[in-house]
Amino acid sequence: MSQSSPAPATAAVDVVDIALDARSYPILIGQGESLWQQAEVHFPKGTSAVIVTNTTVAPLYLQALRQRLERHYPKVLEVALPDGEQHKNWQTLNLIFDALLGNGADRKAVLYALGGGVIGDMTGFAAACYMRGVPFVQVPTTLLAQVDSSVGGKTAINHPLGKNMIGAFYQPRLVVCDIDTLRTLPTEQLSAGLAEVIKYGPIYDMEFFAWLEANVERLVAQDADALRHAIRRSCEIKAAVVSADETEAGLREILNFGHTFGHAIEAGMGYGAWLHGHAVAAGMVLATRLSQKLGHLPDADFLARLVPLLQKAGLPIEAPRLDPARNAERYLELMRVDKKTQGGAIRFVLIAPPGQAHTEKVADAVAAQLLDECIA
Ligand SMILES: NC(=O)c1ccc[n+]([C@@H]2O[C@H](COP(=O)([O-])OP(=O)(O)OC[C@H]3O[C@@H](n4cnc5c(N)ncnc54)[C@H](O)[C@@H]3O)[C@@H](O)[C@H]2O)c1
Ligand SMILES: O=C(O)C(=O)C[C@@H](O)[C@H](O)[C@H](O)COP(=O)(O)O
Ligand SMILES: [Zn+2]
Repeated sequence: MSQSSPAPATAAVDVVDIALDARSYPILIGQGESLWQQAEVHFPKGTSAVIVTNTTVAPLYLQALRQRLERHYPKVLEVALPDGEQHKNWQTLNLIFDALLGNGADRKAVLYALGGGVIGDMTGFAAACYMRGVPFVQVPTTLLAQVDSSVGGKTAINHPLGKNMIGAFYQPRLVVCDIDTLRTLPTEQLSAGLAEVIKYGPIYDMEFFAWLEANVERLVAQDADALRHAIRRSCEIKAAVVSADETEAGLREILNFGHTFGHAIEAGMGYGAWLHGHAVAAGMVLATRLSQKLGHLPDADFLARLVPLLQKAGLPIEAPRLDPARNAERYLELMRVDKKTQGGAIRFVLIAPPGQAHTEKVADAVAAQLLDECIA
């Protein structure tokens, strides 16, 4: 969706389908005219399109999207939210509702989420709630959003006491991953996206993990072919998992690998202090060590592969102290509100063997000991 130099109209578009009966939808991955011409076929009909974006993404890509949507909808509205994880909350969500109601958006309005995971999660939640549900489309512009957050229908805002605590499962009608948008992405944000890409290896596909080991330098250098392969394979894996277990009754929990620790880091450090992908990277190292501690990974081979891959991707491998005096207790406090917790018992996604994951209750004392051993 470059506003300056579009790719040729003939470039191929990859299509990954999410299969959820009447709520099935395509994920389109590509660039330039060919991508957008194919996307337009799937635009939901409506009386207006409402582009929800933020103040960083708007100057980059809003105009181009607006021009496309004007060909399809009688009215195109826009709302640019403040940028950052610290704004993923009720007040900012209300700005979307203010814009919808203030501009007379009706039940046939279609919301377009243009931005990273924060915009996608909030727009999706707003779409789920507005007039009890209006259609929405994901136009993810970060790597993290293209490989993970735009797919699968988890929508939410944060609460000071816990990450993504208020939300809904609500599927988009279409996901359009325009890889041209990644050209303007800051390096640390590209790394954050790579954390979620790397996650798919140990939970589902170690062949893909080996491909990542061989190609991480190309990914960091923003090689378009490598990025496209990583995005496509990530979406295929996420689509397979979500299609089998939309509302996380079981299998979908594997997508939470590294997140029990990671979400505690994000909330404990203050939202926005640690990028989500960075917190997940440090969390995956802890979850792998926990898998070892519990005897699921008898040798240290996998950790010896994971750590250098994360480092080459520009990701942190060490978790921060959340409290100078009672660090493990603070982690446990924050992790206890995790959505996988059952009857007060914290449940972690563990690896056994690499390429397969499961969720398991872990005694507080064991988790605390691990945190004491691993965090300086
Ligand atoms: N719903 C899900 O399944 C799911 C999955 C993973 C993560 N998430 C959520 O996603 C969020 C993280 O998403 P994120 O990493 O995309 O962060 P983000 O949305 O904060 O975007 C990162 C930064 O990049 C900027 N940006 C976006 N696109 C850009 C572009 N093309 N060029 C330049 N700058 C650009 C944004 O303005 C922001 O400053 C977290 O809130 C996390 O909880 C949700
Ligand atoms: O789609 C999922 O399911 C995931 O768990 C993907 C995660 O990467 C994502 O961060 C998700 O928002 C975490 O879910 P939560 O239910 O723990 O908030
Ligand atoms: Zn995540």
